[in-house]
Amino acid sequence: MTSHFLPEASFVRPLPPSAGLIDRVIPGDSLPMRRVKQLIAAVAVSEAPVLVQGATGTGKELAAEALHRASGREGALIAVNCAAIPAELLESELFGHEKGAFTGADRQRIGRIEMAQGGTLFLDEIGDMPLALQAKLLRVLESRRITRVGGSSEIEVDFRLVTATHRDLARQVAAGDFRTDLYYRINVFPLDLPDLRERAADIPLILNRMIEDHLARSPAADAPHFDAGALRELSAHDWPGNVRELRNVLARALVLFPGRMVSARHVRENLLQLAMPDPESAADLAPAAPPEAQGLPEPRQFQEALSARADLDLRGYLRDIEVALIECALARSDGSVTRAADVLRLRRTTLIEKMKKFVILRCCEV
Ligand SMILES: Nc1ncnc2c1ncn2[C@@H]1O[C@H](COP(=O)(O)OP(=O)(O)OP(=O)(O)O)[C@@H](O)[C@H]1O
Repeated sequence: MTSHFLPEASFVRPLPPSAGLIDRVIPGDSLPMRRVKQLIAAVAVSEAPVLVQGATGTGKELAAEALHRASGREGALIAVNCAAIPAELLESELFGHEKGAFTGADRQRIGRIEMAQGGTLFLDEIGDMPLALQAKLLRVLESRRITRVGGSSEIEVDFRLVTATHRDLARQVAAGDFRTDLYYRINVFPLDLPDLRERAADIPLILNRMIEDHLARSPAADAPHFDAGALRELSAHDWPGNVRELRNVLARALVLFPGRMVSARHVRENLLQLAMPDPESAADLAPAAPPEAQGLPEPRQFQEALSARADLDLRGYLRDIEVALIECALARSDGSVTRAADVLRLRRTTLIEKMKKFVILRCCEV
């Protein structure tokens, strides 16, 4: 695994024992993320409500999961996205309801707050909660009791509250869209997640983790390999969609470059923007400067180069060589598939099939 040592990191205190657990949930070793993880470890064991703030896709839900796991609370982590549930349904979703409480309530239903008993209630997009419900939530936080919709008895509840928003809650308070008293109740411990561009050093680690997760789910999958240039290109990107955008980039790479080496150009042309070249159209194949004529390595030279290696992914390696040679032949042929096929002594249709299979692009770095 690549190490991303940052000299400033030495100013950060060592992480407590829950750090390993938090690391498993949130990959990232950059200074801003180490600070975030330190805060999570410190606050997790307390009862303090935590307000996670950060732009969309920065991993607020992941932070809530890390907080819950590190808290050691035995109950479940129950997440509710206040923006995704229509306002009129949100109350019964949170508080539950008794049979006959309203039309369609044909049986009693336990709400999410009760489900979080002994665990953590994660209210995502709390800034989208209607004002009337904000008042009810405030009462629950003060009394630690709830009443199901249509019910008369109070039920004691014990949960840890974690909230999140991508909005500026202080501004919402000033505009009268969010209750001041609730704001102070939930904002006991603010946790600000940095944008991905501020922790670009974490990108290789995050990508690795995402690829590992993917391979764990689909062991037969062929993962792409990002070379150093590709990682540099990813680090230089602005990432307006943060880690969610990075996840999308990887999803594209899994489709376009299975088992292949991904270069800086692939990142620029095919991953950060989705350009699918038409391998049959010579016009789509921009001419590239022909490479210097040079001999190919003899099989003996491969033997020497590989003798010191413990193992080798033969299929992946041969595929990379095949792709490199096809790209090179195309460049030498000014993008003409017919001429490139001649150079490679392949049938034109065979070459086109290979270009489709490997998503070979219109120009190459030779
Ligand atoms: N550090 C990370 N490592 C790996 N994956 C991550 C990381 N942070 C976020 N993700 C992934 O990115 C996606 C977005 O994360 P999450 O849903 O937690 O973001 P969010 O800040 O809650 O977004 P939104 O505000 O849009 O709800 C998820 O698929 C999540 O698993």
